[in-house]
Amino acid sequence: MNNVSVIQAQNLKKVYGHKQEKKYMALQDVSLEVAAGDFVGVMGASGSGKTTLLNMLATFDRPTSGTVRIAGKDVTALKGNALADFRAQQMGFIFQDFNLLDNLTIAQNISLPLSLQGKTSKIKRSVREIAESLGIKDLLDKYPAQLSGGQKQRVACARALINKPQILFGDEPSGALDSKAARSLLELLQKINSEQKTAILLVTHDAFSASFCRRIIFIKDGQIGHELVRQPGQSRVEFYQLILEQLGTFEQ
Ligand SMILES: Nc1ncnc2c1ncn2[C@@H]1O[C@H](COP(=O)(O)OP(=O)(O)OP(=O)(O)O)[C@@H](O)[C@H]1O
Repeated sequence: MNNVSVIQAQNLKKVYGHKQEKKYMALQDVSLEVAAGDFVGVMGASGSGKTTLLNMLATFDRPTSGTVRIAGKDVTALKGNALADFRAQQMGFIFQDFNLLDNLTIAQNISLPLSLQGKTSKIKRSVREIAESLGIKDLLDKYPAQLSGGQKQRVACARALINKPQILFGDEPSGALDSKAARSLLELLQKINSEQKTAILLVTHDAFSASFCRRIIFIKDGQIGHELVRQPGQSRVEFYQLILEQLGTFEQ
């Protein structure tokens, strides 16, 4: 990991509710930095603002005020094609429900970001490389309906990583998986993070998933509360225990 920030968010505020509607402040003055190559978890009770924060950082929604820089670029100032291009080149996304397209093959699903950008000459080689490194080479000619949940999420990871993004965002990516497939996905994310140096930001309410991260940010009522950092030499299980303790004190 180096010291360059892949995410710099400053004074983010998000107020929901249009003109006549009741206003709700889901984020109040949140600032955070994620260093290149870091692996960060965002935790908090239901309704605390985790998804709202992710949506601001991942450019799915705009903050009411404040700025978000991704790889040094102020994404709150980007719009239309410029935003779509920047997102396609610098960011990857994985979601709880995989978001694969059912009528495309696995190879076509994985290559979608390249096809949309017109990078057709790179497709075959890039798909083969990423499928090999994620252990899904034998699935390329199948369709999503023929895959298990764990396999689908690996395919979603391959699609998210095909452009070699600086940051991978995950919103409860193991939420729909059984415990074995969840562990396998989290081990894969850890491998991607350590070998490819892709920064990962994971929103989760689950301490097991969070224990694979290096650093956990806890949100409460739209504000950042405590942070936990896994110390060198600390085992994942020890870190898991600490997260559980923190959740206990935090939710009282
Ligand atoms: N589009 C919206 N309009 C109005 N209020 C919203 C909207 N989206 C979220 N909220 C409110 O903002 C608060 C934060 O929601 P958010 O989805 O970010 O929480 P969360 O921590 O991700 O919760 P969960 O773990 O249940 O998914 C909640 O009180 C929610 O009801």
